[in-house]
Amino acid sequence: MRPPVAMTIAGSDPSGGAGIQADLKAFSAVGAYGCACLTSLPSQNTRGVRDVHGVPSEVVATQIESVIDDLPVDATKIGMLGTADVVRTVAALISERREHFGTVVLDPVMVATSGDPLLSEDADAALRGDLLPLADLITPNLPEGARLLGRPDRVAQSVEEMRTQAKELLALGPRAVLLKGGHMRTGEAVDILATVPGWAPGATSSGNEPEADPVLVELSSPRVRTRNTHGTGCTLSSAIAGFAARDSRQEMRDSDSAEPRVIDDDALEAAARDGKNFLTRALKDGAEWRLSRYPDQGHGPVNHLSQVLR
Ligand SMILES: Nc1ncnc2c1ncn2[C@@H]1O[C@H](COP(=O)(O)OP(=O)(O)O)[C@@H](O)[C@H]1O
Ligand SMILES: Cc1ncc(COP(=O)(O)O)c(N)n1
Repeated sequence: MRPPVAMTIAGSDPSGGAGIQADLKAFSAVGAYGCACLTSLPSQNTRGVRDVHGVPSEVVATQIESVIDDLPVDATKIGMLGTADVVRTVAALISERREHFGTVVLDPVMVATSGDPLLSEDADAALRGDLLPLADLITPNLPEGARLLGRPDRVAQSVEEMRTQAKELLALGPRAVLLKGGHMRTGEAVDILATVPGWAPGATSSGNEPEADPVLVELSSPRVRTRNTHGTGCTLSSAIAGFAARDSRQEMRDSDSAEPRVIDDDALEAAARDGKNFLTRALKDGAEWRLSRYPDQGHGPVNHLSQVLR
């Protein structure tokens, strides 16, 4: 008997709204046991980032090894990595020991809601070339999607452009893409989920067949009117990883298998939908919070723990 296990590899937010603090709250809220490997120590709060102190890549590696040498990880969420060195180190570890990471959800964190940079620009190539093809799901926001496509000035302005860019991002090699539309001014918050039909566990992870026609699904929710959007991306990707871990664990119980497995396409889509619903509730339930002494200056967090599933 064991709980579903979800691991985050991400940076810290000492004010508790984003980063590993948000990830652990979201894992707990959706019913997964959470563990966390730290990549970076930004000094930040709801108003911005004061300073960033990186963790050496060898220390990131030994943290991850400590976890996966011991715990059966059903799903991994990757967030802020900070430097090219850390990106390459994490990618190398996942390549060597893919089966120890379960379903991999990669949130390619580049810039904070406050506008502060969280990834050095020379890390883009490693993120795109080394890490993206290893992920089951990537969850870029619109500026991150444009930067990953090598066109930072071509941020999608409409749902139609989002659909095109989601397909282009899928062609970079991840198994699925959730392109998030939180930055658009539409009445609904629309995200595009792009998947390759017919994907099966054990299939090559070195890029998708160019001739396979992607399937696009719109995940839409009413836009919540609030300034409290700090950590939405972290919370969403962790909730998805948490739901993926639950699903993998459920399948194991059904089959009596001891080891985690990567979830199938239907379960991945269900985890994305459940994660989006979870985030929308967390946004609604924290919309009126005035947590900071200066609530009108920055962006407060969502209410990660408003729904605790049992
Ligand atoms: N005001 C809002 N109301 C409802 N959903 C939102 C709102 N802002 C963002 N979202 C949703 O939050 C998630 C994170 O989106 P986004 O803000 O684009 O990413 P990031 O936090 O990485 O910048 C997406 O599912 C997006 O649709
Ligand atoms: C350590 C860390 N990771 C990620 C974010 C991005 O937060 P957001 O979800 O608001 O874009 C952040 N501010 N800090």
